[in-house]
Amino acid sequence: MIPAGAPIVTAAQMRAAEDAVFRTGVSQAALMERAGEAVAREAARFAMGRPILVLAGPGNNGGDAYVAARLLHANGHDVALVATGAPKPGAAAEMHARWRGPTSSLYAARPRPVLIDGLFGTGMARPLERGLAAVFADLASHADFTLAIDLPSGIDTDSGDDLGAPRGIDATVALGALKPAHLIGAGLERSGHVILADIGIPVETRSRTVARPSLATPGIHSHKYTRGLVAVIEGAMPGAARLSARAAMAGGAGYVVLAGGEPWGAGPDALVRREVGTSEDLAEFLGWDRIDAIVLGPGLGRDRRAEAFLRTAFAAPKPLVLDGDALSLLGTGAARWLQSRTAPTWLTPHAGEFDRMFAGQGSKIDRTLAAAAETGATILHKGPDTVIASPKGDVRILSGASPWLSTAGTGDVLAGILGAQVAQGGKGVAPAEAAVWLHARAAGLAGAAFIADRLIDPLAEAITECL
Ligand SMILES: NC(=O)C1=CN([C@@H]2O[C@H](COP(=O)(O)OP(=O)(O)OC[C@H]3O[C@@H](n4cnc5c(N)ncnc54)[C@H](O)[C@@H]3O)[C@@H](O)[C@H]2O)[C@@H](O)CC1
Ligand SMILES: Nc1ncnc2c1ncn2[C@@H]1O[C@H](COP(=O)(O)OP(=O)(O)O)[C@@H](O)[C@H]1O
Ligand SMILES: [K+]
Repeated sequence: MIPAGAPIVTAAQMRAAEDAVFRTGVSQAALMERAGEAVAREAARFAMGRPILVLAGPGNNGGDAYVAARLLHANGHDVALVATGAPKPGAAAEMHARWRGPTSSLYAARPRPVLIDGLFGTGMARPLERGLAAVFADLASHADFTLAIDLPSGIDTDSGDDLGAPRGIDATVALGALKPAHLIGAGLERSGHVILADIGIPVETRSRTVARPSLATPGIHSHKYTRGLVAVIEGAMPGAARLSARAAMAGGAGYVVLAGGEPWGAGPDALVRREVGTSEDLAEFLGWDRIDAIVLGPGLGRDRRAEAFLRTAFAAPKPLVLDGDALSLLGTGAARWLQSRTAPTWLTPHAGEFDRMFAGQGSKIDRTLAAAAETGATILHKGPDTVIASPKGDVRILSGASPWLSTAGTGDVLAGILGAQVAQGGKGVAPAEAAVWLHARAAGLAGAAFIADRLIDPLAEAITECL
């Protein structure tokens, strides 16, 4: 479980936020005391009287560990402490001096049922040294419960990359704010259950975890054309577009048209069908002024007709959601294609599609932000750690949705829900955030081993939770 709607900061942003607090006259030792207190509180809750081993590194993360050890000991817990070396001068050394119990060296450490990891936090600058990683992994594998301070030691704060962190960390106390390490890459799995501890550090950031959206009940004068009209374009694999269309209907649109080859094909009777054979037909249909959003790409195919459809949709001055084959057709030329757009565009690539479209260095967040800036589109970079980024630099992350979503067609459902949210007039990250939340919630409600079609019915309950 990851806190919803919570700010996410990089290591540098966290340092800046701490510095701002120091300028108000709060000392580093006072902040460390608050951090250690939060850790001790959580550790006591999980330890339930079992013996505790605290690992303290050389920096401030170690400083927090000394505070936690002192407070746990004072509250009657059986605490042993292991340090990797002398703490750096300042608050960490001060907290070490205030720890009255014995300090053992890492290589003499014996496993205990509860392990607290205070080796490294946001100051992790390079991979864990191999011997240290091995001892840490051994201690973690023998503990019944492992709690990391701030973030698991051996995870890069800003990218979530694995720098030697062990598996099996059960919980992490995130100090002050979430860091990318809790949400993306290897860090998502390695952090375990994330507990956000408020230690009184105000943070400024445009990045947050996805929150439950606030949706509106239709107004008394609403009618089908005022609640968003979505046009979903069918292609070579009609099932995919049908999934998107059904998801758009259940995702809150007032009217959904499936435009394609089969005017009387299968699907709910409430789904309106329109025969569209050529790109000229499509251009004529998309000229309909009632259309509020277009969804193109699920099952589109990649032939010349698909490309002609893509060009036609691009030319329509309507909000556009592009998924699947449309993204493959854009390929590395996405930014060039998108220059011609006059209305907003949302792209929903999975990792494979994203990597084919965009080069770029850095974390999943950095790359998604860069792609949004380059294309002018809002990007939903899907996966177990879905990162949404807008050209303005807003970021929303939803991590830890049901892994049962890893089945064909669930992305088509997401594209349809997004189409419905866009058609209702949302801009930038807002409709994307709502769509990703509803999709993940529907997956949670669908339970285990569902097929993509089964995500559609629970959308009504998910929406009800947002009213
Ligand atoms: N700055 C503050 O006032 C506060 C910081 N807090 C804690 O401080 C942490 C950050 O502290 P620091 O900036 O001291 O950083 P860390 O404690 O994460 O580690 C920094 C030290 O480890 C060394 N180091 C980095 N990677 C290494 C590696 N792989 N192998 C060996 N040595 C390595 C660095 O050179 C540095 O000496 C946070 O994560 C949090 O736990 C909290 O106490 C709250 C207040
Ligand atoms: N392991 C996972 N945990 C959580 N969500 C996942 C996982 N794997 C996939 N998803 C989600 O499922 C959807 C899959 O989309 P996509 O790969 O486009 O599938 P398709 O093209 O078959 O519809 C995305 O929303 C993605 O975020
Ligand atoms: K740590």
